[in-house]
Amino acid sequence: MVTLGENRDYEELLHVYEECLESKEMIEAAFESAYEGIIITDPRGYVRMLNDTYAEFLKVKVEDAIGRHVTEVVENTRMHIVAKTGKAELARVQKIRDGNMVVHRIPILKEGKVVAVVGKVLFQDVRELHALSARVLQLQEELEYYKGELIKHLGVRYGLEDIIGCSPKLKEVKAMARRVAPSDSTVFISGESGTGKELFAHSIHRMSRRSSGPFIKVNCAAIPETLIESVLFGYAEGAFTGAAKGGRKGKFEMAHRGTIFLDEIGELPLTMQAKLLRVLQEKEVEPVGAVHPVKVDVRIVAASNRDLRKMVRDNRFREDLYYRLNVVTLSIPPLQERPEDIPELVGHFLEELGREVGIHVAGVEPDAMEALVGYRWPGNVRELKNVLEQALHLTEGDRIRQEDLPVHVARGKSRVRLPFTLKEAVEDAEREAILQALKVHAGNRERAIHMLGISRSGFYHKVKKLGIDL
Ligand SMILES: Nc1ncnc2c1ncn2[C@@H]1O[C@H](COP(=O)(O)OP(=O)(O)OP(=O)(O)O)[C@@H](O)[C@H]1O
Repeated sequence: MVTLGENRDYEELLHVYEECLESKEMIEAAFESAYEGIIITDPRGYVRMLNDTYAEFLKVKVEDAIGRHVTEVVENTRMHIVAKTGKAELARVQKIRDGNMVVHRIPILKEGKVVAVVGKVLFQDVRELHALSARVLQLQEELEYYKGELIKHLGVRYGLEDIIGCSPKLKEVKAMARRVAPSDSTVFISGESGTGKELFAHSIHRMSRRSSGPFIKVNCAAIPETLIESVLFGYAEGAFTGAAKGGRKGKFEMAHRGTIFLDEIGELPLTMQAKLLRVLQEKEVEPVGAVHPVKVDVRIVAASNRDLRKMVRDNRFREDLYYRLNVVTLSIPPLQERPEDIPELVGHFLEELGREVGIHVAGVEPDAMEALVGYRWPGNVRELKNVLEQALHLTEGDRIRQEDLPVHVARGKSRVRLPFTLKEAVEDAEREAILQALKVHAGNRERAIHMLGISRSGFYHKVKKLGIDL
């Protein structure tokens, strides 16, 4: 007679048995449908399980293999050895039927003792592995290429390490840039033309948490006044005759989740200054002709070589915008104030230019270096780079000589290259004319441009090229 207690035990046993059966079926199904060949032996090396994939590969029947010693079933096997050593052998090459396959041999341990060994065929032919690794290598190369393209597309090319110079003044600015970069604060970079303001703007973006977002540069001086608004804020479809279908995004929208670099911000017309202020306050832009404003998440880095404070006093720059922009200011000292940076910059540029133009020199003669360090550099680092490029083309030996330098740089020194070239004479005359025009009009660029009879962009192009400090 079965008691009530015994009946409950029996039911529980039955339940556990059913669960075990279900698990076993699940494991067997997974085992059979596995893509890789799998074999399991007991601790003595006798085959306990073998899936169809492996059996097919070995050209044996599953039921024939089970119960036999693994050495009789698989060529060059080491499963029985792993059963003894208890040490896994991973990704080993094993020769089977004239092919090299890649296998894992893994001991299953229970309380420190081997209870089974699992063998797994990862690749039925080692060439598959080679093909895979070649593919991974190719993908890695592609990834590197696209990373480079992305960086180019995002517009960031420079980091703090590209800013050469160890003078205390420059080091101080670099330290400041490092400190402000991680925050979202608006940064204003002031400094004469060619001092490296753009390099600092790139570096700040690169060190910020927005570094994987876009970096969009806008040269406020180079955009015709009539286009500035649509360039900065975009326009809606049909906003004006000739407007692109679907409208166009402005630079602010392009810089969403990144940084916008407003270079030469002092050149922004007053009407646009008011609109920019609104963007800074509301964090949204209004595309020309659009019904609704668009939210933008943009960090602003602005730069100018002008004395904005003086412009505020002269009512040519909005005071409220000035204070909004001046949350953090980086002031880059002119090269003249840090002559100790010159030798390092010279070495850096000779190497860089050497690669670019294919003319290599060992260095600079001492008297030429003296001239370079003693020169006033109104065009700052940009001018130094241009002078060195010119000298590289002229030099005959393996060192830049004093006579290879333009006359205005070497001036005052005993040996001057004479006669200097017509191009230099023209540039000297152009420099003189521009400076005169600015002087006559008390620094008012628009009037100077008018007097010179050249275009606005032509003027700025020449100013940059000739190293004129505005
Ligand atoms: N410290 C530096 N180390 C290396 N290169 C520099 C450094 N400073 C400036 N340069 C180089 O000088 C040139 C001018 O620099 P950059 O355009 O950043 O100056 P900028 O102050 O933005 O000029 P601008 O006001 O005319 O736009 C670039 O070729 C830049 O790479």
